[in-house]
Amino acid sequence: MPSKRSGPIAIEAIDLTKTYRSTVALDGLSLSIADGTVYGFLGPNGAGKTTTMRLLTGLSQPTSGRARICGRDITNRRELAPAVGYLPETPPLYDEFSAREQLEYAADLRDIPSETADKRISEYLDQFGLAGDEHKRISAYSKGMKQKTAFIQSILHDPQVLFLDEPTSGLDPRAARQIRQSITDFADDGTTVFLSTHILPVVEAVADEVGVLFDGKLVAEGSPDEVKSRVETGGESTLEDAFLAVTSADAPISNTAGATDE
Ligand SMILES: Nc1ncnc2c1ncn2[C@@H]1O[C@H](COP(=O)(O)OP(=O)(O)OP(=O)(O)O)[C@@H](O)[C@H]1O
Repeated sequence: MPSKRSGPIAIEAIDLTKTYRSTVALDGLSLSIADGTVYGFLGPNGAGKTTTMRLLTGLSQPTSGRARICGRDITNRRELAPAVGYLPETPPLYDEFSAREQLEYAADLRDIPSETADKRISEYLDQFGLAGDEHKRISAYSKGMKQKTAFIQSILHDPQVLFLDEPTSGLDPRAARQIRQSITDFADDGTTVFLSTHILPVVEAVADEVGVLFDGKLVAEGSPDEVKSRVETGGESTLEDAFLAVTSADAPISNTAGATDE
């Protein structure tokens, strides 16, 4: 059973808030996530997950509050960039490039020495079954091939913290399993993985900790078992039961967030 990790903090957020005109997209989020944790970040559509990931990767600035990734302030993008990898829901790929060109371009932007980049690109293309298609234009790729290319792009610089938004979207079962395995392998090597997905079995399979966001607020947090145990179903509850319970309109927010059984 995955357990809560301790040790150096990879992701620390204090009262992080983001407002768009009259919309409060994120409302006082505080997080403390230890190195090497796989953190499953859940929440209904519009809860503020993408907003959170854009803030924590320095792509957007908070309205108030602060956060650090491996001790680096999120408002200092130059310092932050080498430490983080981000796979957004709609990955930035150039249709006219091949996968290899795309990855070489990304490596260049990250200042990865070309010999190291060539070696890593070849290994990852091979590992994810793209080697035979590496010179085809991305415009001719399937959704899954694009997703795999974007995933490699997010890990190419060996980030300390990896933010993944629906990484298994569009993947066949074999490829999805490969990504899940990569996530646990990265965490075993000390990488922290912040994983946002609506696919709850993926979270149950890989997450050490789970946070549930609802209306911009963290309404539940703990190990998957801890979060599940807060729901009374009369039988064994699932993460889906817990998710539905804590994200219903009449859920008692203060009873769940940050509570522990310790
Ligand atoms: N650029 C923006 N301008 C205005 N409002 C925005 C902007 N980005 C997000 N929002 C609003 O902020 C709220 C949170 O959106 P966000 O995209 O973070 O949710 P999400 O949890 O990622 O949702 P989903 O699961 O559907 O991807 C929503 O109400 C959304 O409409």
